[in-house]
Amino acid sequence: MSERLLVLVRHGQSDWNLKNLFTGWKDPDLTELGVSEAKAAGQGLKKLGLAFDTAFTSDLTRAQHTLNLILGELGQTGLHVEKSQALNERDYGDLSGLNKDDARKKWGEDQVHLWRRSYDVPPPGGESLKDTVARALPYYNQHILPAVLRGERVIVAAHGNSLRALVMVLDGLTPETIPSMELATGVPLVYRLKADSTVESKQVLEPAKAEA
Ligand SMILES: O=C(O)[C@@H](CO)OP(=O)(O)O
Repeated sequence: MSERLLVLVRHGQSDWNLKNLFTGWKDPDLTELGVSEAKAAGQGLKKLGLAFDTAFTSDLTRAQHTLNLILGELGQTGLHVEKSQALNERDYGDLSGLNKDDARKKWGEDQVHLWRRSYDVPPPGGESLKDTVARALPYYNQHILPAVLRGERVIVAAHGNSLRALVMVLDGLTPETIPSMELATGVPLVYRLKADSTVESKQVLEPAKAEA
């Protein structure tokens, strides 16, 4: 029987996460901490005895770098990787590059929280989570899910909000419950799916210290 393995992992800490800047489609790389988070994720997956047949990531450096580091830990650097803009972070529009605390001072906590975590309130000039679902979910349904259902062991390295879009569907969250769902950097979510594409099991892989 196929194990129908799907691992979702948010990139490790980026330079702009560290600087507390809205990032969206901007393209900073990982910090040193982000690199060690990604390596620790790979080591955690290896400890579980997992390996992959297919990998997906976004068009952005921080997710691709995270995936490469994970595959390096698994000894799978030659794995074919599908990159798509559909898995990019939500576009933060005019907020991109602004400091999140400065934005709270300017527009207020509540407004900034709505932009960051509500389902359908887009930041000015950018995408809401609903908009992100509208481009990430079709990609999932057309490319990622068929691979999982064919029996390929799949890893997806992407972003806080593009993965929240997928987790919303997998976990059956609603516009009311999604705002409190946060994804930590570099923490793999290990799903096993049923043949009907619903979730059989989900394991959140606790962070382990990276070995040098
Ligand atoms: O800035 C971003 O692109 C994202 C992820 O880091 O931030 P937020 O937590 O506000 O969705």
